[in-house]
Amino acid sequence: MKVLEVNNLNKKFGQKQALFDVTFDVEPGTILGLIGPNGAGKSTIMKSIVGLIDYNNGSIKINGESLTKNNRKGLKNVGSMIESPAPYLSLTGYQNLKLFNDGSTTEGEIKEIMKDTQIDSFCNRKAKKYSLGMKQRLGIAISLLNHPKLLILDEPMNGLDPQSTHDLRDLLLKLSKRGISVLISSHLLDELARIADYYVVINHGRVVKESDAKSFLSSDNQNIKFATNDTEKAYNALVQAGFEAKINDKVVEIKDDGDAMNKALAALNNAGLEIQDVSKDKADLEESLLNLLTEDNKKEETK
Ligand SMILES: Nc1ncnc2c1ncn2[C@@H]1O[C@H](COP(=O)(O)OP(=O)(O)OP(=O)(O)O)[C@@H](O)[C@H]1O
Repeated sequence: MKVLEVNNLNKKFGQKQALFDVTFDVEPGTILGLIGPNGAGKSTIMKSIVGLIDYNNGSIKINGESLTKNNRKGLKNVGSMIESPAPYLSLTGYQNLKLFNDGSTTEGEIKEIMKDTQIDSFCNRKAKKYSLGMKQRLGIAISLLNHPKLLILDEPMNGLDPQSTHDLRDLLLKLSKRGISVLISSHLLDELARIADYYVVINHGRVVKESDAKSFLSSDNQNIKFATNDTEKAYNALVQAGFEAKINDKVVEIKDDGDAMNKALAALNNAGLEIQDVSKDKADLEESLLNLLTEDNKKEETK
């Protein structure tokens, strides 16, 4: 059974429609990265799933259980940290954990959560003395209480130093191996790329792409790079051959559309250029996302 099913979700804030027929699902034990520019609708989706806001149309099912105004049962399977974590500041980290425990988490499990999120060294201090990163880690610890099947984390890496970011990444991978699913948004796309199994890309409140991580970064997003004895001439030859070329540090780059290599090599050879090096590099997540958003925004403009 899918742990989360979002179907044709629509949300309006007053006259403004923030979500249009958003549909996607999450399989058990997988990490789904929700990505898109500021204001795209990521937080609105997450808030709808955890019942923080009511949606207008569509449906949300958590572990097969419909989430409606009158039925919140599915939420017992969800741990979340949306926007900023909200621990009680006048309580210690440990007291917060005890408070948010619905009784199903044993003392031993709380200790394990504190260890996993590395809050044990400061969990007896009041949360008001915590840095943003410490609060963030406490927020994640709270989300792990009560045996969630699905974690919903909105920008959980905000405020974390590189070591804590690395540790959080390892923790999420460990949890997903244990069968826990994660729906995560982050502006740190490099970090996300290391853990996500799937991506859902949101732009202007719509899903513009849903893809497994491997094919999202697949060949049509790959760059081919040519180093030659005359960069300018190589650039002109490739542009004339119909490529959208760009010069990057004395190397000319084109996108691989499948048969670009042969066509480009022929163009460079015909121009009498000496090819010193050819390499293909995988576009990173950030570049793939930017390309996708540029295409989608162009489509919007021509509508
Ligand atoms: N409470 C609200 N009242 C009115 N409009 C809202 C409200 N919350 C969000 N919006 C609008 O809905 C749209 C989606 O916002 P949302 O916060 O979901 O985007 P986001 O993708 O999470 O962006 P960011 O990456 O900046 O957090 C935006 O246009 C935003 O201005």
